[in-house]
Amino acid sequence: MTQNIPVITIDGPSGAGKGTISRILAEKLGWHLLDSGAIYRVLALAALHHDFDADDEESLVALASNLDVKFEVEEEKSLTHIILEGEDVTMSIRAEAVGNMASKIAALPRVREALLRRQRAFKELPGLVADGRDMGTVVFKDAAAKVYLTASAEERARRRYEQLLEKGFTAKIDQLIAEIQERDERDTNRSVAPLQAAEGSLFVDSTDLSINEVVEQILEFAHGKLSNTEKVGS
Ligand SMILES: Nc1ncnc2c1ncn2[C@@H]1O[C@H](COP(=O)(O)OP(=O)(O)O)[C@@H](O)[C@H]1O
Ligand SMILES: Nc1ccn([C@@H]2O[C@H](COP(=O)(O)OP(=O)(O)O)[C@@H](O)[C@H]2O)c(=O)n1
Repeated sequence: MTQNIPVITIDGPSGAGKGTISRILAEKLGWHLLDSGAIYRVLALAALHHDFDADDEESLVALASNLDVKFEVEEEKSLTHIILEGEDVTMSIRAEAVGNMASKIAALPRVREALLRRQRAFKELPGLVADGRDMGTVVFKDAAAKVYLTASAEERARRRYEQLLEKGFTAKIDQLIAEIQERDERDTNRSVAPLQAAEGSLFVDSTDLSINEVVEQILEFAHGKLSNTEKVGS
């Protein structure tokens, strides 16, 4: 008999706070964390290194199937190092150019297919918090608790702006708003695994909420969903 491994999925658009909230939830619960966007970003960075075009599906599928990427968790600092072909790319994959390339190649059905198994391998005991665009709709369809996290485009651009400056990148707010809207459009309208709220998901608009308020709402929801089978940490 396969053991029931609980999964909480957090899907939503860029800058909604998925990564931040998922990390806090995983820490509080002592569960594993899947940052699926990081996998698309690593693939995008590798594609940029190889000079592949964003529509060269053949080459990108081959690259995705053989992607040499490792996630190394630094326990004490609760930081995950992302290693691509032996090189630490934790910071460089966060550049907006890499995010934009990721969004383009993520629209290719066979690229998504090639990354499915790699993502599902993160589902391990005692549980998984999975952050992305299609975690609740495609990758972990049977997840016990599904969340759709969003915020206004302006607020998401503002958050991204501050985050980029903090990481030492330069950014322009107007350009970020335009890029976020373009990325929303592409992620929402692609033919395969478009960004949408999974059936039965908790809808959270974090525009006027603090990080703590978002975490509390989701924990309460997850607790209700999982209480019959699992004890969710407090
Ligand atoms: N209420 C909030 N919920 C989540 N993140 C927030 C909130 N307010 C501000 N932030 C900040 O927004 C930034 C973007 O969050 P991030 O987790 O990278 O988003 P995503 O993974 O959805 O792109 C982070 O620096 C985070 O600290
Ligand atoms: N599960 C996922 C995760 C990311 N992606 C794509 O990868 C891009 C980068 O993902 P990300 O989560 O790192 O992006 P941000 O929300 O941090 O900007 C997104 O714009 C999506 O197009 C996806 O298609 N499916």
